[in-house]
Amino acid sequence: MAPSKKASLPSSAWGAMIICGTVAGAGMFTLPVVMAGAWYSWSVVMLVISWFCMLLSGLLFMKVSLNFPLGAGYDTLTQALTPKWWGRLNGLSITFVLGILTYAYISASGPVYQQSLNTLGFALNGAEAKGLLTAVVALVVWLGTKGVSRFITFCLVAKLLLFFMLFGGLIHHVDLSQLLTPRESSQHPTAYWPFLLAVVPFCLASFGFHGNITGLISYYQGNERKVKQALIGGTLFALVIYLFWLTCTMGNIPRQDFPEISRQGGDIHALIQAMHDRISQKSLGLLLDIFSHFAVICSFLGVTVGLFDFIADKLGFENSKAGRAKTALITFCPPLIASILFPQGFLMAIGYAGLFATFWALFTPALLAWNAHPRFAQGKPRRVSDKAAILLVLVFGLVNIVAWAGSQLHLIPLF
Ligand SMILES: N[C@@H](Cc1ccccc1)C(=O)O
Repeated sequence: MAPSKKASLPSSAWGAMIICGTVAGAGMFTLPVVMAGAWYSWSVVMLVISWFCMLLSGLLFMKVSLNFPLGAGYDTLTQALTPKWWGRLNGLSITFVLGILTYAYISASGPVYQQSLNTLGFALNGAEAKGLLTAVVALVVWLGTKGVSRFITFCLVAKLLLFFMLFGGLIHHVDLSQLLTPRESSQHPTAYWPFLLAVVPFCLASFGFHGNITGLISYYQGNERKVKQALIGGTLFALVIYLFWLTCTMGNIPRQDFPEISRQGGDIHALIQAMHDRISQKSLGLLLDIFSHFAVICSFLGVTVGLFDFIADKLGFENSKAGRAKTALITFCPPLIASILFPQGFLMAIGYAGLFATFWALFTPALLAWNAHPRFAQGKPRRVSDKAAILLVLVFGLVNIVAWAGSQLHLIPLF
């Protein structure tokens, strides 16, 4: 970026970082656990398909929103281009997904923080650790946008640096033959593909970022090329991180150990504990712990800022100190209480987030793109590629709903 040019926009690498920060969060920790049945090769295929469809829907949303004034978000677009009831459902699904993700972040990271604090000599129980963590995040969000974005950038840089340090260490331990053909114990099934469908909602949640597109467009002042580059770059970077992550975890933990991790709640703590048992190097274990802290806090902040703004906007709370405190209470208290009462719901919550995100992250962008054409294309015919993109996004959304319902009704096998 040339500082001398007054009107020059930030590099698309910054935008890519912001997107990658929201994309690669707690969802990532569910992937190895839910993918153990389908195992490595099938899961890689599914990840690439999910990445492509979620990116496509993001690009559809971006294209539509470029026809509106800067800062126009989901609410404005759905009001302008879809029936009223659709806009309401869309708002509900956004609130639900962001709320349940907040619950998932608190539930998943609470035990990790508790253990770290206990090691440092602070004797806190699970509920106290969760309360403390939530209070700190709530304080940062309450302080306002500037504080949050600085803190997110710091966490993001720390997260990426730690990930690559960790990856460099873990990759030496990866057992390649286990990745491609795991040694099966007699009680575990040897077929992989039947388990594939069950992973779709988790892949979808892991590639969710759609609440950040509006912010990105304002950041680049409506420059389509830059926003596009940032979306492609950020999601692609997250895909690479996920592939590394899957290689490190599945290459270190045997397939038959995963059902036990899942039984312990399938959360970050259980997964990291299983890795600890396999890695003798102490420094690597410490790195893994620190990395998990930063990975979650980054998405935790990104998602709760979205929920906070959404609640303030809907309930009309002022942007004063007292108004923000009220919004913060409504944003953080229900997920915190739910997480203390039902601590084991991490995996289930990410699954629900995947299901409900189908609505606003896939169906709404497809519908907006379809309805925007007659309004903004000035009589030009629809391009075949646009039609194909809309169709693909819709089909992926439907597959996700079938997959989720199938696994809830036990119609598709679970590992
Ligand atoms: N992708 C995020 C979750 C998310 C879903 C939908 C929207 C925003 C965020 C994660 O992995 O934690």
